[in-house]
Amino acid sequence: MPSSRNPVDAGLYRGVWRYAKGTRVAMLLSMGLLATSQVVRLAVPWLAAQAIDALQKGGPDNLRRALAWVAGVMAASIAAWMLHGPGRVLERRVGLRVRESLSDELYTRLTAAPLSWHEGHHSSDMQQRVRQSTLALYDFSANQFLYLQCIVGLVGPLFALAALSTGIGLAAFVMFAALAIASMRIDRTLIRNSMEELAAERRYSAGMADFLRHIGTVLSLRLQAASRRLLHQRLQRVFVPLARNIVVNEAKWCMVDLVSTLTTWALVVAYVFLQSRQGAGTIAIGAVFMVQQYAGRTATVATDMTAHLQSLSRTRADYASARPIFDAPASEPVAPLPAQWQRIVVRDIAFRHATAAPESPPLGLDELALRRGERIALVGGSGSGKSTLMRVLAGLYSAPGTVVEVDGRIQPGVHNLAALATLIPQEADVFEGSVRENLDFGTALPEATLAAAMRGSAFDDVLSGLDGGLEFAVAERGSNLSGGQRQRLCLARGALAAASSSIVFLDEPTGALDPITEARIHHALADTFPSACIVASVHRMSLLAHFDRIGLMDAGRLVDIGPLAQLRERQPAFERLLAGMAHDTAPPVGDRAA
Ligand SMILES: Nc1ncnc2c1ncn2[C@@H]1O[C@H](COP(=O)(O)OP(=O)(O)OP(=O)(O)O)[C@@H](O)[C@H]1O
Repeated sequence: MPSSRNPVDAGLYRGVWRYAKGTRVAMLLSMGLLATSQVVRLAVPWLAAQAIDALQKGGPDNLRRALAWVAGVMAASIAAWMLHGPGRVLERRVGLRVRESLSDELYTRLTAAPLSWHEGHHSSDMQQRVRQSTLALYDFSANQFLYLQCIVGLVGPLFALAALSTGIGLAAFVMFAALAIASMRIDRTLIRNSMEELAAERRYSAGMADFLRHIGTVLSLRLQAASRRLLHQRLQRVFVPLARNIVVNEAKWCMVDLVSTLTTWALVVAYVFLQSRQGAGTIAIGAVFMVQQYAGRTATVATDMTAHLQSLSRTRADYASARPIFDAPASEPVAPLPAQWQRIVVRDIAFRHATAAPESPPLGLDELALRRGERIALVGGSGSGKSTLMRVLAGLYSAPGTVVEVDGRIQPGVHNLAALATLIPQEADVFEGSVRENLDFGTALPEATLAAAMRGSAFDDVLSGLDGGLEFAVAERGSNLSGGQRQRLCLARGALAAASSSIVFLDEPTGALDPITEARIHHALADTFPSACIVASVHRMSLLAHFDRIGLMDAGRLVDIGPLAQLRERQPAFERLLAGMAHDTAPPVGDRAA
């Protein structure tokens, strides 16, 4: 799904527009209300100046007039709030919508990216990027009033000053423009440091998330002090750019404050000086008040603007942290294969992990034939390539040179068996939530379907001992279940996911179970998928009796494949492997032994 242009490059406003889809009218309406509110607010110094002038003139008539102008000040303030309040409510709603749709798009892209991409991108780093970018666009979208306030608040007083005196208006424009340009230049340094800080921060948080996620390992290996040391070093790297920014920032604000105060009073003095030079006689206090108010407001807005520009740069950097997610490649679309197949031959697999050491051998497969209803076990030493082969076949890793032949016909453009296959992984990843949620993800599957899947994975035994049954609350990472119970829950979920598959890859999903339960599960799975082809990575010799053929893997290649007895005769390496596994004495179940 990669787009030719990364959405973060299109800028914040385009981003807001894109993700505000469905609330764009509300967005425009809120901007209109907020801008009008600011324009109304601009009239306040002028109305106040009229009141002061009337008071300065004295007399009961002027007092009444002054009171009327004060009422006008109140009316303008109330009207401004009546526009501002609803504008802000709408604006924040739009912000929520923007955050929701950006989060959704980023999650969709993350889950569409291939497994090999995820292996090169730390999950916690990606989480942080999603958080930073979605919060940034939310903040930007929900706080548009700040920018509108700045624009109206800067342009309006400048016009008002120019109406009083063209020279004063021009001078104010030049001085405040110079101030804004100077602070923007300083912002560039600040933003460079911020980017560095953000990257260091993500690394620190990823480390913290890793240690907490694997707290059992930290505690049992007594890694508390060592992990703290590592986190401390990472946090120190956050402080280096941060410390630089603190100094630059303070210097900037000192400059902005002094120059703004100086400019405001220079304009007031210049106005009074010009008026007296032009022989204006008594200078109205109201007019001086107005110059001070408008000049002061311009100074405040110019100062605010530098603050907003600074936070805007940070917002841009945060939003841009989603760049790698938008750049992530999408997995290949699943190419269809005939559902009623009887024999599939896969050949010419050549695959190398993106992060593999150059000297490590690539995974290769000359030919593997699968038959409907057949049980194949893959055996081989640790790291011989069993998981990798199954992942390539299931389409989780891309090997574009692979040829797939179904019932004698080569399938053009098809390089894996994803359309027919489900891989039940090695990792027993359970999610925080009820057992039911872990199985059906809120899709309300019929009880009978759940029961069949639990029977097929021997999880039914576990469930009967859990308080609340299907509603039992599974803790984070399944810490309130044993390793074997977690595996059975994952197997039940896998069985549900594979319900419509005619090829099931089992990547050693029973490794944490005792030999008798493991054998029982393999038997039950065979019953659950009677007409599917099951390919399983197996480490326990007793289990081989359940399989029709055994594939021997070594150094990333399928060395040989055949019935157990034949393989024992042909392959001394297989004999040695069996001898190594000989201490495993579970009795075989079933009668599929070759
Ligand atoms: N994500 C990865 N990136 C780089 N190399 C990998 C990756 N996954 C596996 N490898 C390497 O590929 C080779 C095959 O690994 P694989 O996990 O397929 O072996 P296996 O036979 O399933 O091992 P085990 O029985 O221990 O699970 C090994 O050398 C391994 O180090």
